[in-house]
Amino acid sequence: MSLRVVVLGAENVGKSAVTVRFLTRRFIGEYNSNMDLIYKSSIKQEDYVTDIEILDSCAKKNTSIAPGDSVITWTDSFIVVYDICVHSSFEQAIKILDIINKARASVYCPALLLGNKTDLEHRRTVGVEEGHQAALEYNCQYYEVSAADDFVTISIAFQALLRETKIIQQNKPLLKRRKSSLVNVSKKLGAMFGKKDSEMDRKRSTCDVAGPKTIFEKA
Ligand SMILES: Nc1nc2c(ncn2[C@@H]2O[C@H](COP(=O)(O)OP(=O)(O)OP(=O)(O)O)[C@@H](O)[C@H]2O)c(=O)[nH]1
Repeated sequence: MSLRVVVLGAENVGKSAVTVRFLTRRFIGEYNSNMDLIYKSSIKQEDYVTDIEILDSCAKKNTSIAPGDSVITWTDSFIVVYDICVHSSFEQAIKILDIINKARASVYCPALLLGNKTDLEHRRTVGVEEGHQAALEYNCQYYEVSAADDFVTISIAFQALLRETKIIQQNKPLLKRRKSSLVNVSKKLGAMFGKKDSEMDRKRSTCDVAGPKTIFEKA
């Protein structure tokens, strides 16, 4: 059984950058991908090898940055990324955490709030205390990182989330894991983010054709 994580957040906050940094230790400046990608890998924790699947959602392609019902059903945990230089991306992160909190009222899922781009400190508009406050309010882990400059903190943050996810999974062995396709975005969540139903319907049909693609597999 692999642990599943979905990475969410506004456009250009660095979702792909932090994911690839964690998996490969490298920072790749530009990503051309216009689709959701699933990275499969395995990590060593406390002498055990754990398989992981990370869904890197693409904000440019998706009708809503909020997780759809099917993503919530698929994943075991959430990473919500914002850019410390763009306050609106923090506000969007809060909305996502709010949706996650409501969704996990019935089935608890660990979550991690990541403030990215700390190398651009001179352009910061989101205070560290704002991040801490949100983490307290939404009961999630919180780190500030720089995908560009720093592998270590990103690794610590991902590992902490994966450790918590594993403990949660081990403690609910009788709960059947729910699996489904990854493409549906609910009208309700779309409405919360200001999308009209008709627009959602049109875009959803596009999403249904092209589901997420697995691009990286490491045994
Ligand atoms: N300075 C700096 N730039 C970063 C950092 N992380 C990502 N970037 C840049 O931010 C831009 C967006 O990064 P992506 O990883 O593509 O962001 P994303 O959130 O996956 O983007 P979407 O495709 O919109 O979902 C790119 O130009 C990256 O080089 C960082 O830590 N510091």
